[in-house]
Amino acid sequence: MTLRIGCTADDFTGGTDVAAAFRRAGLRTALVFGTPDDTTALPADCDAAVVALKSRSTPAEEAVADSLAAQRWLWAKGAAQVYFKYCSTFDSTPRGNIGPVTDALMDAAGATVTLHCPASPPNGRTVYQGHLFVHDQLLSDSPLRHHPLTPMTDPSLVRLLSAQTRHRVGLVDWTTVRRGVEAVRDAVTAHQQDGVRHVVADALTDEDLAVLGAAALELPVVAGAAGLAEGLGHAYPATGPAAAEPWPRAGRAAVLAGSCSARTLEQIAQFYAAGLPCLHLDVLAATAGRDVTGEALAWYDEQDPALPVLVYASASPEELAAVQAQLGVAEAAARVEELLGALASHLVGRGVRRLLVAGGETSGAVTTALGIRAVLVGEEADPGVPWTYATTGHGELALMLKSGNFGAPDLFTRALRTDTEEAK
Ligand SMILES: Nc1ncnc2c1ncn2[C@@H]1O[C@H](COP(=O)(O)OP(=O)(O)O)[C@@H](O)[C@H]1O
Ligand SMILES: O=C(O)[C@@H](O)C(=O)COP(=O)(O)O
Repeated sequence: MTLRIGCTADDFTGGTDVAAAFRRAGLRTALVFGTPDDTTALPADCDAAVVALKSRSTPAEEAVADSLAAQRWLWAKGAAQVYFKYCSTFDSTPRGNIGPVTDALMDAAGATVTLHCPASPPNGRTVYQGHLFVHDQLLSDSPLRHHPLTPMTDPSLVRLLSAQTRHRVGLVDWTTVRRGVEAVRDAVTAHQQDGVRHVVADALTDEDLAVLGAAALELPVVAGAAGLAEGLGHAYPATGPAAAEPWPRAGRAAVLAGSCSARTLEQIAQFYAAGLPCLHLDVLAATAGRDVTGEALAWYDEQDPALPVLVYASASPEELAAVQAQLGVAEAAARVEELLGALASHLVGRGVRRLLVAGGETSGAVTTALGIRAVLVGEEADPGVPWTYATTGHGELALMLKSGNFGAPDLFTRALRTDTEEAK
């Protein structure tokens, strides 16, 4: 079987988010971590493959080179169309990678027009008159204006994109989207004839995204967040239901958390309140030379194997600021990622078969430490948070990579329930 659609995602948890969207659309989907090469194989026959890169905050030239390599690999596997997944809050640096990467993918594909829409209605991201909203706030009024790497202070997608490309940017507004697939196609063609290369489309609901997906089916490159990917996925003729990998309910379970996002902190609090074993990693002690990894493993060995455990470095904004003041932001992050990566390898070596990882950067560190290059995407526990299935040196592993702000507060306990608990 050859691929029907390929996708390059600009970070790892964004990759799981968009892979889950393709799967929801009925496509059997694989997720590949890092820039693939000739030796990178798909884990199974698939309709869709997502290459998850780390290209959101890297220099634009690097992001372009990695994305083009991913596109070449996807084409070689048979994908006729390539979707560029970026964040539903359009996270990009002032010098921006979204414009340059989209332009490069289009140039390589010989495309003269593309459609953009970062709307993700299940997560409260909508686009109206080209303005991006996060729930009831404009992007620029939302907490994203304080993002440490990519502060978003302008809600206008047309302006944001215009600053990142030398080509013209246009809008297909919501009234047109409501008129249906033909109306959108005609509007895109009219823009193309006027010399517009990037067409931003409004979308408030999943139905709007289905219209956009159907209208974009023939475009070689399409760009946006998980919502438009699902719309596009639904536009492909069905091949039958995606394989229903069973929700993993057996095997030792652990959560490793390095995300300091508000939602992750709530999920940790809920796990703790459920009376399950939790261990906080002392980053400063590790830096001072204490064997924090050895202590954590000794603690793990004493726990009831029937219960999931949680090991976290995650900290409140005040605690985080104190650690960062002492170590510096980059050094603190590197130490935490090193600790959690090493712990992941030891825990899988000690028999963990269900591993939930909280945080985008943290997920990158853990998959790298485990040497996992590709996974098959399974059922979602929450929107954008699927189980995935990997083969490691220690056998099969069910792996869940969670973006910091994704998942309900009870995600950790719910996702790691066993068969016995489920039966109660
Ligand atoms: N206690 C801590 N002190 C300093 N940095 C930390 C601490 N805990 C986590 N971090 C760092 O914070 C960053 C969180 O980012 P990430 O894993 O991408 O989560 P999110 O998806 O919430 O953004 C990581 O680089 C992690 O190493
Ligand atoms: O589109 C989205 O919102 C997510 O898939 C995403 O990319 C979130 O970014 P992180 O919170 O940095 O993982």
